Amino acid sequence: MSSDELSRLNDELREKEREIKRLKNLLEQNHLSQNTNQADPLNPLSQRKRLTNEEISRYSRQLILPEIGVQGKEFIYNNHICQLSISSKSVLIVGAGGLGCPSAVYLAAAGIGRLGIVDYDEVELSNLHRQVLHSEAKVGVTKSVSAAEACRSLNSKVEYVPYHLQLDSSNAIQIIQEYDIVLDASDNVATRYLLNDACVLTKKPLISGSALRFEGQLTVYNYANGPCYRCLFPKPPPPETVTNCSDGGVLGVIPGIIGSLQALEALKIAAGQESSFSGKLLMFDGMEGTFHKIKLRGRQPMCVVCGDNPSITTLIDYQQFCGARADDKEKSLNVLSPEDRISVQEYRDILNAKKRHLLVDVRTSVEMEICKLPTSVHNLPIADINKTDKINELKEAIHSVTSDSMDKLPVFVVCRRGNDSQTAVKQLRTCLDGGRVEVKDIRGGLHAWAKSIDKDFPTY
Ligand SMILES: Nc1ncnc2c1ncn2[C@@H]1O[C@H](COP(=O)(O)OP(=O)(O)OP(=O)(O)O)[C@@H](O)[C@H]1O
Ligand SMILES: [Zn+2]
Repeated sequence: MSSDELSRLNDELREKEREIKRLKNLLEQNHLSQNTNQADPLNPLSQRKRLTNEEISRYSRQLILPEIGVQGKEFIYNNHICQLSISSKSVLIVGAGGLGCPSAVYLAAAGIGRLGIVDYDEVELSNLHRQVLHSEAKVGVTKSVSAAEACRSLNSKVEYVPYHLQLDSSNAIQIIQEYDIVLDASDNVATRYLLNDACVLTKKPLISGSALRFEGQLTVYNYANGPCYRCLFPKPPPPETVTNCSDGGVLGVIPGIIGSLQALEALKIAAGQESSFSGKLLMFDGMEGTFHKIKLRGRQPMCVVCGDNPSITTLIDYQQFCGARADDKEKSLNVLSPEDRISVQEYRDILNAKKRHLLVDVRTSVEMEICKLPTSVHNLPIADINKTDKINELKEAIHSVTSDSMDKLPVFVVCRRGNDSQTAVKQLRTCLDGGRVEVKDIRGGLHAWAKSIDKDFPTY
């Protein structure tokens, strides 16, 4: 067989594999959504009086725990109080990502009655290092379905309700009111406020987790007369001060630990026990190997949502309130005029024609190690853009390229996605000599380069 024929067959195979994945996805979604039309109310969970022999065997190692047996408050049936209360409770997990995967798997394994899993996104390869319920075969599959399916293969006795949607003001109350406990495993501030207000309005405990880099945090809001998120943070942080995993990075095991702790709190609450984190914040530093638990201020009578005279009695527009989107999809900044930017195709042509220029990469040095364009790259991280010594280094680099030439030196600025590079162009124009250099942004950055010019160029 000729190499052309082989490559044609390989292409065909890949195309068929994609189609199979798409069909599987559709089938799974259909299968898991049976009787769970998102608009229809869910059937109440049955209040079980005893466990089957199979359940006694499956849950035996947690059934024999005397602490839970003695202190369980709600159900007192033989010595199975904990398990029966757990299996009669429902938990809604918002986000099937780094926190949602470990929490879902432990809640499913422990035999929670019903597990709702909300996520609008699909599985990506870059999720797999921490979103451990998903697998290579699930790349491209909706996360809520993938997570529910993985949990189902672990414990088919649990009822799973995947919601492939973005939780927002139009649907949050309707969905949340069907559950006993809510877990915030999302990754953005707008969703945090939405969940907080919806949980206060529907009187549900909210187990909130977060993880970034080597650190994680955990607390429980709106439970046992403790504070809500707004009691502590009445105002959202300025959007530019918020970093997510996609920009800041995270070691997978950190959300693994925090997500597991969220599941533990959910099980304690489901079993009618107290939570260890109402009005308390757990701070975990994975690098130092330390856990600190600090006391938070209590519920605020003046709180606008859980206070004595609340002004928020229905959900609001949280994206507007936070000045930030409720997802972490690539945001495209557009602060330069078209003539101040060039496309990746234009830059490729400049390279091919070997035109004199300087390429400035404004990513961090760690990112530079992952990948970079090989052409005369000068590294000036965006965080250093105002530092005099760094600007002087750039001026020297410009000088070494311009030498005696009278023409203006084209300086092109690149970053990962084409946002920081625009900010950098604006800044550099204020401190470089406009008579000697012409600074422009490469539109869409290295992502655009990988997409349109070099399919072998890595993206991260
Ligand atoms: N309002 C929302 N409704 C539904 N799902 C949400 C909402 N907000 C966030 N999520 C989901 O929460 C999950 C959070 O997961 P995680 O923090 O691990 O980030 P990610 O978006 O998957 O990864 P990365 O930032 O690396 O691309 C994501 O899967 C995201 O789609
Ligand atoms: Zn409050």
